Amino acid sequence: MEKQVVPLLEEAGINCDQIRNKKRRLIFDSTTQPYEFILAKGPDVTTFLERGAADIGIVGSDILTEHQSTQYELLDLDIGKCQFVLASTEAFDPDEPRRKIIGTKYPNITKRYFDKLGQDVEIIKIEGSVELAPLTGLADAIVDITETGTTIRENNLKIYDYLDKVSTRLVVNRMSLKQHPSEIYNFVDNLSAAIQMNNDREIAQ
Ligand SMILES: Nc1ncnc2c1ncn2[C@@H]1O[C@H](COP(=O)(O)OP(=O)(O)OP(=O)(O)O)[C@@H](O)[C@H]1O
Ligand SMILES: O=P(O)(O)OC[C@H]1O[C@H](OP(=O)(O)OP(=O)(O)O)[C@H](O)[C@@H]1O
Repeated sequence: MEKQVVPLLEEAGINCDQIRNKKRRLIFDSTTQPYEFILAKGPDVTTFLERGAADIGIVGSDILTEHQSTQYELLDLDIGKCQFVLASTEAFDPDEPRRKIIGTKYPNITKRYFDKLGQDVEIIKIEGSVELAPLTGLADAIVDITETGTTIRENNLKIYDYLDKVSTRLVVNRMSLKQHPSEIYNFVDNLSAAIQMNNDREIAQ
């Protein structure tokens, strides 16, 4: 996500030289503008915002949905586009009437999905490489995000259902917006114009 967001920030007129040369550093000043940037893990972005340690967050909608975030969403960056799927091996039978075991990084989204289907499932939280779960017998199936489908294909898995679509969003701490409206809206407007230019370029190609 960082690789896709940095060019957009630059297009919006924000100097990202420090981020591009960051090495192991995690926090940066923008030398010419009144911004400070924090590089955090996705699930922590909502925590930084909720606790007021950051004013603005850029994060996947997968994470906002999973954490049932109440942050104020101001922009869809139209990048980081992927989709939740239910996937497993060829042998999986979604209609088999027994309690299934589902592996996922997203236990809440998974529970809500199976609740809607009226199915009680056991959910195992996995931190990454979720595709391993049905291949090793850890789970019957997985709920995970896919973009190109390559990981699913190369691990001989099959998609059984499509859930919500995902993209990168900009969210704002409501208190920060009240305190610094012009700074935040100025940042959002510049980024919004950069996203529009990015989209126009993609259409023209
Ligand atoms: N294959 C993908 N295609 C498109 N977007 C993705 C894909 N994988 C993840 N994302 C989006 O990018 C966000 C961050 O994922 P990213 O891969 O940058 O971090 P990570 O692998 O979860 O953690 P780490 O920072 O340890 O690499 C996800 O929350 C999701 O919104
Ligand atoms: O459809 P594809 O384009 O192949 O992308 C899908 C992969 O990308 C994500 O993993 P990520 O790279 O975030 O690594 P992770 O397994 O550590 O979560 C996701 O969990 C899939 O494994």
